Amino acid sequence: MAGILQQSLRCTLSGGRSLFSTLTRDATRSWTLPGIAASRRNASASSKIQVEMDSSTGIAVVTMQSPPVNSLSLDVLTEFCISLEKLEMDRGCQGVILTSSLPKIFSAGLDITEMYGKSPEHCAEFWKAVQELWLKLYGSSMVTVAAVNGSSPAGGCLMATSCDYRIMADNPKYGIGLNETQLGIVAPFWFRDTMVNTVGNRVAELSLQLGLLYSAPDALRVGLVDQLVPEQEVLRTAKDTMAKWLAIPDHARQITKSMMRKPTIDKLLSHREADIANFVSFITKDSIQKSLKMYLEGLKKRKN
Ligand SMILES: CCCCCCC/C=C/C(=O)SCCNC(=O)CCNC(=O)[C@H](O)C(C)(C)COP(=O)(O)OP(=O)(O)OC[C@H]1O[C@@H](n2cnc3c(N)ncnc32)[C@H](O)[C@@H]1OP(=O)(O)O
Repeated sequence: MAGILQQSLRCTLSGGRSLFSTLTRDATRSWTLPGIAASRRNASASSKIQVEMDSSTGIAVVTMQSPPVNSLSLDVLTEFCISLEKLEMDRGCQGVILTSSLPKIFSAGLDITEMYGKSPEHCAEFWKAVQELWLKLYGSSMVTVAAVNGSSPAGGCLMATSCDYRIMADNPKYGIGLNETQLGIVAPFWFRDTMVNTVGNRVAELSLQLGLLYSAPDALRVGLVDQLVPEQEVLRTAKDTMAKWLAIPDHARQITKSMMRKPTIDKLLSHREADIANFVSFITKDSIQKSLKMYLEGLKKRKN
């Protein structure tokens, strides 16, 4: 424990605020990244992540705005990562609220089309970006609150559970959970660890084996979310909650967060390459590609 604390202190005191990053902060105050990821990758120039920084409160609202379902494509992941990195390095930003601009959907999770029919190289690049976002969000030294204003399966649930606190819209039609087994795929160890750290081992095992998507009331019951409020109050409640968290002495809170999360983060950091290789070999298997194809077709059929 003493070792963890010492490491946390060094991490916190070294200037870079992320619990895993060694980045140092600069004085930039630019909050929107219109098309940065997109222009890098020569794709559409519209921004999929909107960042609104209120310098009077130190709170940034990060809004996913990637219709139709906020699926986490390589572009979205890249832009999200850059935005978080900039906020992490801004001394004026103390807390991040993560939400969605889409009615009824927080995030549909990883973009399945990035994992279906793609080359091993593409799959490796995609998975690296998924790892990177989780490391940045789970390892953020800022206070992070998820304002879950719609359904949040799989990777969407991972994003929410990577935050410090979850407020969900009180609507039984919205589902949240790690439903990977329903797609015939397996959530990796760091998805599992994030779930275990949130709801405990027994609920996590049931959730993961059965690929359970919990309705909002059930998610509250098992501790997957911390609070339910009427939909129109989700963001305001997140801001009120953030203000309470920011009233805690920041240094003590950051060290405590690091103490709780660092072992989980370190596990992925020390197995990153193996995790990528494992993902690529798994996802490119014919049987898994077949499962993804059937799942995608099922999604499309549901509409008709
Ligand atoms: C070692 C190996 C490790 C492997 C680990 C892999 C870990 C994977 C994690 C993941 O996150 S996988 C993704 C899991 N996500 C889901 O299962 C959600 C699927 N989507 C839905 O349930 C619904 O779409 C929704 C989110 C509840 C929204 O429903 P709604 O009725 O509003 O919209 P739809 O008509 O269903 O969808 C619109 C449009 O979007 C496409 N789409 C939906 N989800 C995804 C997605 N995750 N990726 C890509 N595309 C998605 C859907 O097919 C529709 O497309 P079109 O028919 O309009 O072309």
